[in-house]
Order: sequence, then structure tokens, then C-alpha cells
Amino acid sequence: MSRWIQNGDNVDITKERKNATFNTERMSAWIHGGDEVLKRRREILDYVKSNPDFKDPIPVEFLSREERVSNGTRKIVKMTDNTDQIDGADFFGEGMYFQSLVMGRDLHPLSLHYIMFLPTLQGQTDDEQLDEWLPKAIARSIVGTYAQTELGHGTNLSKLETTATYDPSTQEFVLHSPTITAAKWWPGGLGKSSNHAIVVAQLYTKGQCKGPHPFIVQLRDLETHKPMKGVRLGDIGPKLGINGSDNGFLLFDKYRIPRKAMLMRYSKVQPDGTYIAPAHSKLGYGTMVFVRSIMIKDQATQLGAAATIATRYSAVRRQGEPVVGNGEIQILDYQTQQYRVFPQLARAFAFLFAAYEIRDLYLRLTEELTHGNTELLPEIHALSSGLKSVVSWDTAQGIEQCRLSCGGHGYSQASAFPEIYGYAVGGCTYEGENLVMLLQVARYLVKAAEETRKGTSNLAEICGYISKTGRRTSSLTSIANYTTDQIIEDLEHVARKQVFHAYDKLKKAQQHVKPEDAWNQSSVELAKASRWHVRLYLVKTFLKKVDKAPEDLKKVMIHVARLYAFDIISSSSGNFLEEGYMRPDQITEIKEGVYECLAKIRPVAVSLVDSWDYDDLELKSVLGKRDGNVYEALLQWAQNSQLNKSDVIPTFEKYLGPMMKDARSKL
Ligand SMILES: CCC/C=C/C(=O)SCCNC(=O)CCNC(=O)[C@H](O)C(C)(C)COP(=O)([O-])OP(=O)([O-])OC[C@H]1O[C@@H](n2cnc3c(N)ncnc32)[C@H](O)[C@@H]1OP(=O)([O-])[O-]
Ligand SMILES: Cc1cc2nc3c(=O)[nH]c(=O)nc-3n(C[C@H](O)[C@H](O)[C@H](O)COP(=O)(O)OP(=O)(O)OC[C@H]3O[C@@H](n4cnc5c(N)ncnc54)[C@H](O)[C@@H]3O)c2cc1C
Repeated sequence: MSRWIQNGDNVDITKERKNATFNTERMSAWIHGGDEVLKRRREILDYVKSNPDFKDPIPVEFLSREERVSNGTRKIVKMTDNTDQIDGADFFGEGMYFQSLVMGRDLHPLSLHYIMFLPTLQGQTDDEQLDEWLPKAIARSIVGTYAQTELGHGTNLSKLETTATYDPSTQEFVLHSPTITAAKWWPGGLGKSSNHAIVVAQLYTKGQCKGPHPFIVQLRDLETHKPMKGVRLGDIGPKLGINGSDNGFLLFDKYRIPRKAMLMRYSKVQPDGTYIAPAHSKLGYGTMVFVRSIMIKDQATQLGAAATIATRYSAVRRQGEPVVGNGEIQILDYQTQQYRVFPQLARAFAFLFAAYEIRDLYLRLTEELTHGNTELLPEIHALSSGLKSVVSWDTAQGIEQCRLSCGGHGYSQASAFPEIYGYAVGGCTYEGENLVMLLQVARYLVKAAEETRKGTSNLAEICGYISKTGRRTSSLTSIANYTTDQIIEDLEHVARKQVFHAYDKLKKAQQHVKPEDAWNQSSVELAKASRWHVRLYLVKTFLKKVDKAPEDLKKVMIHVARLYAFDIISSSSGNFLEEGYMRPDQITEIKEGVYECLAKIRPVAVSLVDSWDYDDLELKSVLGKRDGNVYEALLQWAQNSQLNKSDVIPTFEKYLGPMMKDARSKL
């Protein structure tokens, strides 16, 4: 019997699980990377469940901001006391899973320590600096963050205002915030918790500005935790989500740090102030590329969680009686419900598989960089920026669709949707605002288009489609015979067309206006080209992964992968109809393909979401509970409300009581 079925479960959800046409365990192993990975997940889960230190006193939604920060700090210290429970080298797998089980989505004051401070030390220090700082950071004798964004500038790093001016007489840098807008603003854990930070500042030496560079800076006294003299910092207040994190502000007043505080793996300042430039001018942006690469999996996991909650709830929720007298039906049986939820599940799969690819590519880059080879950098910068933008946007929209699909209960924080949304949607902004990052991808695509037009093209595989001579019309005959190659060919056509459309628009504009104006006037079309480029990559990666799946799993997953592709085509049918590439009847065929996929997925939907292997501890959602007993759980959840501590609250005595009494006396 499936491990998901237990006595006392809701009958509808049990019936759904009995309908599974595949082995959920095998599917879970395939999704997560093999039996061994699945086994390790279960061991980590058991460990977390057995440790009382990791429990929240009540659901975090009922805690105040101070209590959230305090609870998060308590748990992260306990969690990092116990890192021997996981393979520390596998942050992408075991590390992220352990953290999501223990910490949830409220984040915590050490998140930047692990996601950016440590990786920056690993990626940007010279050997001597690495020996000095890394052991301290790993041991947690210091806690750090990544302070780059300022009140006035987040995207445009070249205009950051914090200065680091080298003084050869003392061999120190002087850190200074010359204006209010130079205040660092946003860094996680900066407000009250970190005592160190990687500070990105404009480097001045010998009277010249050398652009933004990273420095390691002590912000607080190691014993008293008071801010150092010349350092002013604090919390920036509550946010849309992640309120367990003390995101902070920081200002410097001519604060001196030693020369060796500049991270010197790539750029250097010698004692006399001579500047040595890096092999590639963007190597200092390495940590951002790293985070953009790994956040794809996190986003996929959040969307997968939202789809799991919506699917399970839709299986137990009964509403509407199409045949009067036959009883109400499960809302999962409505085609409109399936159309709303299943594409989100399909997207979550697509994003997860792309996350594995970009992780592998990033590992290759790291390896190449150790040999001084920076060739892969532009490709990874473009791919990670593009994936980050498309995935975080679709994830945010998808979570909202899942929330809406759960009716009124979706609006309650008991559903977890507000937390999931608040947590995930930050990804549209941090690590580079999405539109800006799409425009970075566009720079890469414009070069590929230019090479193709010149006939000199020797493009990287990822944009090889740009130089292909494609068909003039789609070869689709019927949806049943629509092969993976044909689907890819059709998407390639639209992506290529948009790339050249944007490129031609840019080139034409360049003949009449200044280059920057031409870019601006073409930027909407350029961003569209980037989106198509990324969607094509996602579809290809997904279909190819499914093509290689074991036969029993492929039989199911093919419908999920095709749903992902068909949904993209049918919701942008205008692009495919342009210039007669597709005929209206072909689009109708693809729409029918969407409905067929929904119908194929319907009977196994609950088992498909079970295969993602979320435990209730990770979902933290009353609506998405494994056992499907949502109504009892909702009533129980509400008991945590502070307002329920007494039957009559003071507000009544103060305001409502006198108001009604007064009104009664006048009647
Ligand atoms: C838990 C959450 C934690 C969150 C933390 C944070 O948010 S931390 C804060 C996160 N903050 C952000 O994410 C800030 C977002 N902003 C940025 O990253 C940059 O300011 C920028 C990329 C938008 C522009 O940068 P710019 O003005 O310096 O450059 P430019 O436009 O003039 O282009 C020049 C050339 O460089 C190329 N190139 C650029 N980057 C890279 C790279 N990494 N690698 C390789 N190449 C790169 C670019 O493609 C172009 O190539 P081309 O075409 O000439 O061959
Ligand atoms: C939850 C969260 C956590 C964060 N954590 C950290 C952290 O730990 N450390 C840190 O340093 N920072 C952090 N940040 C800051 C984050 O990296 C920045 O907010 C982000 O880079 C965007 O910068 P900005 O806010 O200045 O927006 P802006 O750059 O001002 O962008 C505003 C708008 O202008 C548009 N725009 C800007 N430039 C262009 C352009 N060239 N072309 C077209 N449109 C443009 C954007 O698309 C956007 O719509 C965090 C932010 C959030 C939300």
C-alpha cells in the first residue's frame, strides 16, 4: 500500500491515491535524483521530526515580528549546531531540504550568512584571506551578510555611492556613505544579527575610481555586539514576507578597514595603491550568478508546494451538484479547476528539471574558473538571469492561481499561500530585478542575431536555434502525432522570430537615434525575445528529461510535459498564427491537446503531487495536509488566535460596548 495512505484519512483523498497508475516512490526517486537521495530525504525528515528544538511554539503566523526573529534565531542556531546530520557539501540538495524543514519560509537572521557571505568568501578571496575568514565563518564565530544594494541604487551597480578610498600612508581603506541614498538597504540579517558584512563599495585609489568591489567589514564589536564607531545600522521594518529576517540598513562615517579587507582573488590593490584589474571585469559579480543559479530550485519547490496544496484540497473539497440528488462533486472534477491548477504543477516540474541543469552548468563554471578560464561566464550569466526572471514570475503568478483555486480558505494564512507568495515573490526583485535581468539576456541574444546575420555564426548550443533555417509553416498534423521534435521546432520558430524582430527594431532605431535611445525604444520587444528564449529552454529541458524517463513514469509524465508546452503555445497563439506559421485549426488542435492532458492527469493528480514528497512539516498548510482532514484542522488552527484567549476582548469594553449601549439608550 502507498506510504501516503493511512487509517483515518479523508475518504476522497484515499480513493484518489488508490487510483494511482504508477508507483509513487519510484516517481519520487526519479524527481529527486535517485533512490539514495530519497532515502537521505527521509532520514533528514525523521531527524528533524524527532528533535523538539526545531518545533515552533505555535504557527509563526500568530507570532509578532520580534517573536518571529527570536524564534528563527533560536532554530537556526540549533539547526547549524546539527549540520553533521547532512552532507555539508550538498547545499543544493540536503542543505536546502534541511533548512526548509526546520526554518520554513519566514527566513532567519543567518540566511545571507549561508547564501551569500560564505560563497563570497569562497569565491572572491585570495588564499591568505580564505585561510583567515572561512574557518571563522564556517564555525559561526562571526556572522555575515552581503551589503550591496543602497537606498538610491539596486540595479545600477556602477552608480553605487558608498566609497572605499585607499590611504597608502596607513594601508587602509576609508569606507564612507557620502549621502543618505548611499545607505545600504535590504541586506538580510544586517539589522540586528550580523557582526560582519561583505560591503560592495566604489574603490578609489591614486585618485581614480575603479568601480564597485567587495570588502569584508566588521560592523559590530565581537563581545558587546554594539555597532563599531563610524558604523550606523538597524532593521528596515516589516516586509511583504520573510519577516523572520532582520533585513537592515547601514551607513559609514569615514570608517577605516585594513587593505587586506578588500577581497583580492581577482582584483588587487598593492600597498602603494597600484590597482591590478581582474581577468574578466564581471568576476566580482560571481556570488550573484551563484544565487541566481540556485534560486531556481527554491522557486520550483515553492510552486510545487502551492500546486500540492491546491490539488489535495481540490480532491477533498466538494462543491456543486451537477446532477441534482447525486451529491456534490469534488472540485477537482471541474475542468476549469484542472485548467487552473495542473499547469502550475507542470511548471513546477519544468522549473525543477531546469534547476538541475543550471546547477550542473554552474559547477562546470566553478571548475573552469579554477583554471582561469572565464569562457562560460557570459553564457551562464545569460541563462541564470533569464531563468531567474521567467521562473520567479511564473512561480508568483502560479501561486496566486493556486490560492484562488482554493476559494475563501485560500485567503486564510492557514492555507500557507500568503507565506509562500510573500517568500517566493521576493525572487522577482532580489538578485536583479526581473526585467533588468531579461535585458541582460537580450544583450546575449542580440550578439547571436548579429553573428547569424553576418553569416559568421558559431553559436553556443543554447542559442543554436537562432542561426537555423526553420520551416515556413508548422508540420503539426494532429495532436496525437505531434512529436517532441515538432513541438520544439515550433517553439524555436517563434523564439527565433522574436529575437530577429527585436534585433531588427534595434538596428533600425540605431540608424535614427542614439544607441541608448534605440535600446530603450526596443526594450519591450527585447525582453519578449528573452522570455521566448528561456521558455524554449524550459520546454526542451522538460521534454528531454521525460523522454529519458523509465517507461512506467514516462507514460504519465509525458502528459505533464506536453501540458506545459501546449499551455505556452495556446496562451500565446497570436505569435504562432503570425504570417501563417500555424493555421487556426492547428491552434484548435493544441487547445484540444491541453484538455486531453488535463483529463489524463486528473486521475493521478494526487499521486503526482504526493511524488514531490512534501511532508506536512514542509508544506505548513492546513489545506494541503496529507490526510485531507482539512475542516477539523482549520478549526484547530484558529484556536491559536490571540483574540481567542478570552471570550470578551478589551476592545469591546472600550469601544463597541459603549457604542451599542449608547445607541440602545437612544432607541
Ligand atoms: C535571499 C535573498 C538574497 C538577496 C540578495 C540580493 O539581492 S544581493 C543584491 C543583488 N543585486 C543585483 O542582482 C543587482 C543587479 N544588477 C546587476 O547585476 C548589474 O548592475 C547589471 C548586470 C544589471 C549591469 O551591470 P553593469 O552595468 O556592470 O554591466 P552592463 O549592463 O554595462 O554590461 C556589461 C557587460 O557585462 C556583462 N555582465 C553583467 N553582469 C555579468 C555577470 N554577472 N557575469 C558575466 N557578465 C556579466 C553584461 O552582459 C555585458 O556584456 P556585453 O553585452 O557587454 O558583452
Ligand atoms: C526580499 C529582498 C531581499 C533582498 N536582500 C538583499 C541583500 O541581502 N543584499 C543586498 O545587497 N540587496 C538585497 N536586496 C535588494 C535587491 O537586490 C534589489 O532590490 C534589486 O537588485 C533591485 O534594485 P532596486 O530595488 O534598487 O530597484 P531599481 O533598480 O530601482 O528598479 C526599479 C524599477 O526600475 C526598473 N529599472 C531599473 N533599471 C532599469 C534598466 N536599466 N532598464 C529597464 N528598467 C530598469 C526595474 O525593472 C524596476 O521595475 C533584497 C531585496 C528584496 C526584495
